[in-house]
Amino acid sequence: MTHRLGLTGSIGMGKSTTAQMFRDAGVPVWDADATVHELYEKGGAAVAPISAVFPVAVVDNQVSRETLKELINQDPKVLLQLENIVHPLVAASREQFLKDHPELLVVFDIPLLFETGADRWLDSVLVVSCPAEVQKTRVMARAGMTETQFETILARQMPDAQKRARADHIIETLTLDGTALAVQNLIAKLKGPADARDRT
Ligand SMILES: CC(C)(COP(=O)(O)OP(=O)(O)OC[C@H]1O[C@@H](n2cnc3c(N)ncnc32)[C@H](O)[C@@H]1O)[C@@H](O)C(=O)NCCC(=O)NCCS
Ligand SMILES: Nc1ncnc2c1ncn2[C@@H]1O[C@H](COP(=O)(O)OP(=O)(O)OP(=O)(O)O)[C@@H](O)[C@H]1O
Repeated sequence: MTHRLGLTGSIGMGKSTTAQMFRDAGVPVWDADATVHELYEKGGAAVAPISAVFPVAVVDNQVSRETLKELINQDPKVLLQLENIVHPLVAASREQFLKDHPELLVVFDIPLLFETGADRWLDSVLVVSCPAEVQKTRVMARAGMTETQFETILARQMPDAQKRARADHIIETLTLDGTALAVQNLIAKLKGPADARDRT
């Protein structure tokens, strides 16, 4: 039976880095943000439905995130309309991933895991976390990031403390070595001793 492990955490807390450590250990990882990027690209499944509602946001047959952000800034309801289009398409991609990966353990990297209720269909949830000042330093180091944009994104996401309270597993992402060890230990815990489980 496949263990469906959710991976989430607020912006800049180490989801992508930790997800890569699972991939490096041979664990299949499904990435929600990457899926949305595919859905928005030329020929992506979200292009037509978004074009039908927000024609200005589709240029050269692909979705413009910048235009979407402008529309959202003008009217916050736009984000809900966008999510109602995108989330079912994201769910379809996730179901296909599960069919394609009958392994003992698979990881679902979902920034909005709790916000979208994904914990209902997951077996357990890993939250990556770090102190707020470390998070801010990391995010503000990104090209083009502004304090306002950082605060806006944070305001849209469930607070870190609430995510930690709902977590089955927590990994502090303060050092790469420490996180890598914690990932290895969690894989062993969820898959069981390699010799016992790999025989199935
Ligand atoms: C709002 C959009 C256009 C902003 O795009 P942009 O490239 O500037 O930001 P990006 O997608 O990288 O998101 C930046 C940060 O905000 C988070 N975030 C993304 N969507 C949302 C959302 N709907 N609510 C709260 N946080 C979000 C991301 O996880 C990330 O931490 C884009 O995030 C989007 O299309 N969101 C709607 C689809 C969605 O809900 N995606 C998440 C699926 S789990
Ligand atoms: N375990 C760790 N130890 C030290 N630095 C880390 C660790 N994990 C992540 N970082 C650093 O923190 C920054 C953000 O990491 P990452 O992109 O993985 O976060 P994220 O949660 O995926 O961010 P976003 O929500 O924006 O996608 C990167 O610069 C990365 O190098």
